[in-house]
Amino acid sequence: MAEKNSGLARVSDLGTLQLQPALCRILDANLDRAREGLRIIEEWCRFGLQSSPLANECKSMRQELASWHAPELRAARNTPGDPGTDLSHPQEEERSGIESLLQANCCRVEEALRVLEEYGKLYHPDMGAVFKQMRYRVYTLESNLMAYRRRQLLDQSPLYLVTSQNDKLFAVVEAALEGGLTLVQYRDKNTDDGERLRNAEQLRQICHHYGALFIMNDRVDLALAVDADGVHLGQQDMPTAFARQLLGPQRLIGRSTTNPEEMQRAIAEGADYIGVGPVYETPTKPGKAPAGLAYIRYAAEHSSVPWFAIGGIDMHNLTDVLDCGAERVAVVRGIMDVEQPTLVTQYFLSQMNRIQTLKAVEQRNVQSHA
Ligand SMILES: Cc1ncc(COP(=O)(O)OP(=O)(O)O)c(N)n1
Ligand SMILES: Cc1nc(C(=O)O)sc1CCOP(=O)(O)O
Ligand SMILES: [Mg+2]
Repeated sequence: MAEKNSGLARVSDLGTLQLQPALCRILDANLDRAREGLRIIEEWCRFGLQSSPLANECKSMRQELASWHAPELRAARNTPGDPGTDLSHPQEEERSGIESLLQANCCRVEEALRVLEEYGKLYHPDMGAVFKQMRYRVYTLESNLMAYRRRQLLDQSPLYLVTSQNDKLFAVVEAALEGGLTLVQYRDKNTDDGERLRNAEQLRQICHHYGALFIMNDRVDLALAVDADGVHLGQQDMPTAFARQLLGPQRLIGRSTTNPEEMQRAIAEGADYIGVGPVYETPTKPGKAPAGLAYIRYAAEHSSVPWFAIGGIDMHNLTDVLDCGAERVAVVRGIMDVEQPTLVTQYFLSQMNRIQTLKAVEQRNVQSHA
């Protein structure tokens, strides 16, 4: 630490000795703030995402911060005399879910590192550059964290609700989320952009409050505007490469497919998931010829990304679709038009869990006899 502390002399050389205790307090407070924020993020990486690389990245930055936390910085601490300890912002008290908790803490760490970068230049010749570099590491961490979380949640979502115009849009979506739904797409073909933006913003907030993913149908611009988790694109919509350029690597892109060629192309172009359908003819998509159960069997054999069977699926034909190998389904009327969306969501999820458990047991039996 002696080497790092040598910069202290520079402060007095500049004739700013009276600043020194304040400078030490600023550095002390922000070294603490950055470490605390990283620790909060690290806990989620470790216990929530179970990602060793992300947890280790947090830990390595915490250790580097600790190496700068010299005794004279700690000694300058004056908590009872600090007017900032009573100050808090209402947003500090509010966390709408894990997403906002992680974002708030990344922001907190980035701010603290910016302070260390600027004030650190008065303390040690290397400190500015070190903390600038660390701030960029945190930006990358934040981006990887969001990408990881979104893909993991997508992977763990067996049921996808695609909305339709409905007087009780928010109430129905919330009821389904109450039933355990973790993936929602806002699909609205008739409303003007102003109302669509307001609806999307509110749905994103509701979904994130329940820890669910929120996807925007068709529109990359609106997805970005409301900070959606991703966008769903059809065959007539924007090419994946353009969407990826606009959305970045951390947001999800879904693509509808109706046949094996479309599936292979969507996967090759980098879709994070695909829609597979329509399984049955459906009034929600009038005039679109059903791809049928044969295409579901094909997807079960060939898709290397998560895929959702869609089109005319309800509680009565669900098991037929699952029997063909589907592990995920997407529905519109099956939840939007029912009397008890919470119960129906629970039914869908329990059926899908049941089939998954049976499949896992069967696979274990096959392996143990092999
Ligand atoms: C999960 C999912 N799969 C397919 C679609 C259909 O998308 P698209 O072909 O673009 O048709 P519209 O939904 O835009 O009418 C989807 N929305 N979601
Ligand atoms: C929006 C949509 N896309 C489809 C596709 O096959 O790409 S089928 C579909 C409508 C699904 O509605 P419901 O669950 O009410 O039948
Ligand atoms: Mg579309």
